[in-house]
Amino acid sequence: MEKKDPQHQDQLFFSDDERHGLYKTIFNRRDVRGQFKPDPIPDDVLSRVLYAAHHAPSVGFMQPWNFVVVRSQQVKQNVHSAFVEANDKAADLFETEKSKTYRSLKLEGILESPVNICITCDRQRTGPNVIGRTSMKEMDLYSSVCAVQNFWLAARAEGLGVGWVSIVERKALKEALAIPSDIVPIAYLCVGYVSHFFDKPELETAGWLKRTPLDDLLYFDQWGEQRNTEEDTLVSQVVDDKHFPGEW
Ligand SMILES: Cc1cc2c(cc1C)N(C[C@H](O)[C@H](O)[C@H](O)COP(=O)(O)O)c1[nH]c(=O)[nH]c(=O)c1N2
Repeated sequence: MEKKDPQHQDQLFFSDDERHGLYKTIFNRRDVRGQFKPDPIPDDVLSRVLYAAHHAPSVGFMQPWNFVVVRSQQVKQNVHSAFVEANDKAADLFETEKSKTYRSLKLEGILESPVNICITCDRQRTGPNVIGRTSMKEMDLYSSVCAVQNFWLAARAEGLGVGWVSIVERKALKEALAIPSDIVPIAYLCVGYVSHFFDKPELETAGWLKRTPLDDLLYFDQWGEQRNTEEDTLVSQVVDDKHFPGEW
């Protein structure tokens, strides 16, 4: 019989406190635009968060990302100008009532946050053939998005706010950061300590959209096949858990 390693169970399962910590991080993460404080981010903190991003899964382990750490006020100013230009155009795309709300929203914290970070994707990083990217070519882009999410969650666990700014033309962003033509900018993130984190998405509070009930999004075996609480115990569990993590 295989000898039981006493540490084995600990490696398989996290303790209740550890699990709580993870869910707390996930459910308390917010997109931050307006509550940044200028306080510098210590190198050891930012280094840990960058390591978390670097340990994201990636297709064929290609690790297609780079992290452009932007601290220069001039570079931030250039990105901000690109945002202002794109944001003006964006507001016109929504019908009159929504356009008014749109213009009242704060959608970036580029200048107020002490550090901005651009996470990129080098689509050629490990050559043309990558394990897992042979059929669906966009998997490398998704890998860099995984790095973004790791970054966002680790930052939250460190008490740092992160705001993703995507209202900027790709060309303008690449110019501002001198990103070569074959590198794709995936996310431009504003990062810093904050005065507070909101408990709900700002767009929800502003009445833009509500969170969709999870059970509306569940299909079984085939696209569009929904089940109700009587038909499937998972559906009733999901409905019961609608306040998760709540007091869990
Ligand atoms: C790919 C992508 C791109 C953007 C965003 C997110 C993601 C995933 N979000 C943040 C977005 O509005 C926010 O995540 C949702 O409103 C949900 O809120 P919480 O992130 O839960 O606070 C975002 N927010 C913003 O103010 N300006 C922006 O340009 C963007 N762009």
